[in-house]
Amino acid sequence: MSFLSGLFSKSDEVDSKIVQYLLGLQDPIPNRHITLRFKLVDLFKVFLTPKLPVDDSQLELEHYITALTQLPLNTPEEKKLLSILERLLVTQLWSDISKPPAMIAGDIYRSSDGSGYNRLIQSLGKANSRYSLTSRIQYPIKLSVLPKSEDIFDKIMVQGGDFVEHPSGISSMLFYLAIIITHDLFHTSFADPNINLTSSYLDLTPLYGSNDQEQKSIRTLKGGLLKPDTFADSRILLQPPGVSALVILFSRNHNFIAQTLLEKNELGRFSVTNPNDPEQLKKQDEDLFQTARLINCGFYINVILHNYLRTILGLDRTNSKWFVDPTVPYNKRGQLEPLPSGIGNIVSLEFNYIYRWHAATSKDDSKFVEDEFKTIFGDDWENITIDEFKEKMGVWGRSIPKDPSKWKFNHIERGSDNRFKDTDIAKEIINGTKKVSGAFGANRIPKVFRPIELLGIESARVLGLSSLNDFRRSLNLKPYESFMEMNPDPLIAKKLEELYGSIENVELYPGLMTEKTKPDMLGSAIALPFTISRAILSDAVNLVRNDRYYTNDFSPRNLTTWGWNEVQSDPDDLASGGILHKLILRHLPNIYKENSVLALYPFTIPSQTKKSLQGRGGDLWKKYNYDEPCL
Ligand code: HEM
Ligand SMILES: [Ca+2]
Repeated sequence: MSFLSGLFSKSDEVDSKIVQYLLGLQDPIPNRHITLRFKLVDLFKVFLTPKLPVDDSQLELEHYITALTQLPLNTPEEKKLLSILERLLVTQLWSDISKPPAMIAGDIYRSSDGSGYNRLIQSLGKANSRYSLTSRIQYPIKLSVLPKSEDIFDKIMVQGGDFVEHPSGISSMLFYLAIIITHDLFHTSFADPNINLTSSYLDLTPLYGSNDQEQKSIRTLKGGLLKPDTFADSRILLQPPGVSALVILFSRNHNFIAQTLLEKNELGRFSVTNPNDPEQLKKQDEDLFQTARLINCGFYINVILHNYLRTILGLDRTNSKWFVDPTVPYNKRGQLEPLPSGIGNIVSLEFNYIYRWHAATSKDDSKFVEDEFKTIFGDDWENITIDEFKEKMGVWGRSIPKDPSKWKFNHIERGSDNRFKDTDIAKEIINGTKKVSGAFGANRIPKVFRPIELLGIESARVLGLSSLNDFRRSLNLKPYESFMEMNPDPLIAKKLEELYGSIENVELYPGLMTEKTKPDMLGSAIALPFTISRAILSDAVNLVRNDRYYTNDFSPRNLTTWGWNEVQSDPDDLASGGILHKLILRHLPNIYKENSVLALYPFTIPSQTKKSLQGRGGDLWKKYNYDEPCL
């Protein structure tokens, strides 16, 4: 009943002529009904600037209904007015309740493959279905004049000269999380590049798998637990070791959650009456596993909102407690349409390219990848063809153990309990926090990525992706009119012009990687290329808001009260609301000091964190320990 709020306030002087105009009536109410006229005037004002929430103790609904019964009905205009007021009342009452219902009792668990995340279209965004497309083609690329992919990479994409450090001291750890996010959202099928083998949701599929079989391979099927230090997506093993270490923190966190859920057993939710009944134990395992997954995903999404996005925007340099919260319910409010939530998602091919951030790879990690590629692809890895690349990736995939609890990375051994040593995992996380990432922009991608980038450029052509400018149009961004506008570095602009001839012919992916980058400033501390920077914010808001498990179904009822409280962010704590330190300190005990910046702000290198905290004024920065933990 939002529009009723303030309906009878006496204080506002409103021009009744506006109302008459709106109604299309000359004189809606004769002068003798002056009181009622002012009520109507208030009504329309409230439609434009309603006050929420409605204070129903003021009995406004009842007064409104009374007003309707008292309305004179002598003229056709008065009758029309009644029908409008009645319509407003019914419309508001009808739209107070969401349709279709946003929540269904008992339907609270995530499926293994992302099906059922949208209840009406069960398959929306599930694993093993088609990508969507974001960008409408308005100015088709002239294919016949496109440069060779090798020329594009070698002239404007490959790192030239020295490694350039990221201007705002973003650590490699931020990109380890980004790699988990991108593996959560994208897994293009080698057989058909239109198909995405993972779910289009931030549901921790790198840990939990993308189908029943993968999920089963990581579960003990007892007490909701995962096999020790195990995750499902073998592609993570190809990444720098800090990525596996970070996924393992989430794996450990799952088991901690499942054990605590059983200990607390809120409302007897996980009880069994007969511990010898296999059916009851199976149900208990399933309930514990699924509830633990919901809570673990709650940690993950809050790491994304409170560590990742805050660092990307540079908010940790300020004392502001503000963060972007895409989960807020926005109901219809006057002229403001409701903003739906929990409606499901399908990631697009364009966003797959938006997220290829190979330029950010640190110097050490490039070296790691180089050694790895030599092992997988042979000494001539730099000149490998696309077909050889796919074939050797296939061979590598078949060479790793079927049981993911036997996987190893960076030659780190498992102990007799099959867990990795805390110090081995901590070492990778600490290294990731110390290593500064690479700066974005033209000529910044390490050469080791050459085969992957060529594959990317050529796949995009086969898939018929739009130009950079058409993608910008689709995001309501002004298309570039010249190469100098796209990248004001005259050398890069010249090379782009030599390659593409016309600005409208610049392909999406090479364009995204070579356009100008945003300055390091509040709002863009990650200093991404312009179009990517804008696109990922829209993407983040969509991914979180469209997932019903992070919006309509994110509640203490589904996560348990303990689980719900556990994932909350506290903006007044030492991490300024960050969450990731909870995982680091809990699952790597006795290694970090409680006030270590390496735990509290792992997404910037320690020297940058110190600068940011000093910049916030006062003695705040003195509360922290800046030393590298001893192992
Ligand atoms: C640092 C080490 C990295 C390595 C070794 C690596 C390796 C690879 C490989 C081999 C592919 C090709 C897979 C294919 O086409 O099927 C790929 C694609 C991709 N990479 Fe990376 N990458 C790294 C870093 C990153 C980073 C930091 C990001 C972004 C945060 C990223 C995002 C992507 C995306 C979105 C794809 C496309 C995935 C798909 O379509 O399945 N990568 N990467
Ligand atoms: Ca997913």
